[in-house]
Amino acid sequence: MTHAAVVPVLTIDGPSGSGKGTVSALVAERLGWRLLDSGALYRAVGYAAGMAGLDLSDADAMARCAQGTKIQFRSGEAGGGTRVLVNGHDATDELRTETAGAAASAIASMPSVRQALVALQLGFRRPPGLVADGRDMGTVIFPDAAFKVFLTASAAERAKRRYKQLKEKGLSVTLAGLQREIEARDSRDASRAVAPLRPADDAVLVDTTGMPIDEVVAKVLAVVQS
Ligand SMILES: Nc1ncnc2c1ncn2[C@@H]1O[C@H](COP(=O)(O)OP(=O)(O)OP(=O)(O)O)[C@@H](O)[C@H]1O
Ligand SMILES: Nc1ccn([C@H]2C[C@H](O)[C@@H](COP(=O)(O)O)O2)c(=O)n1
Repeated sequence: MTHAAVVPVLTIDGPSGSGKGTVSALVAERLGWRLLDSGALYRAVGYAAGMAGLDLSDADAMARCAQGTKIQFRSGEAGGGTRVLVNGHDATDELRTETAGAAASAIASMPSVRQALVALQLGFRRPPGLVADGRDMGTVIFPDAAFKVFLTASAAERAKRRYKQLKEKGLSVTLAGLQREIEARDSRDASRAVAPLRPADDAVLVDTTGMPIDEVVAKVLAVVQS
């Protein structure tokens, strides 16, 4: 058994807006474990490709971009939160837009892009433990994880959450438009041939519709502590 294999992993997968990022960060903090935001990797590659003027539908170019993009997570910054540096540039805010999410979803359907990011993701598995947030954490990247959770919520609820989040940032969005984008991304992520969005057979399903964040966090911690 390798050293990495004995480091415990909690995978938290689910569709966009189900609360994976929020819950993963809180649970990682409570456990004192490391955090992998795998969606940020796909977003970063899409962003780097856009900055380089590459064609996002060119799978070879996207794979080369995934291999060549330097992605760094920097935590402990003033104001809290983790900053994401893409090729040395702080792209945190640009990465969180719906456009970046859609670009990430599109290139994430390319097997060569996914393959290029595997080693990077496995490298996050270091003591004392890892909370891994994404779409395929429990099914493909860490199939041997000791703890697996799949978060869901209705598309209407997820659109409301995103609407509130973006309105608070002063962005001009509509609830109906956001729900359409969320449903389109769900459908693309769940229907792709490689590593589709789906719960691992051994994942605990948590429907967070109408459930406050602290309750979701308590349920996820209970999975680890049980
Ligand atoms: N249980 C909840 N109740 C209410 N709001 C929530 C809940 N969980 C998350 N939120 C809010 O919903 C928004 C989206 O959450 P978050 O970014 O964690 O989702 P996500 O699954 O990581 O989405 P994505 O895959 O698009 O990154 C945030 O504003 C967050 O505060
Ligand atoms: N493990 C992952 C993580 C993310 N993706 C793709 C699909 C998502 O729509 C997109 C953005 O992810 P988010 O930041 O919203 O979690 O990236 C994936 O295919 N596999």
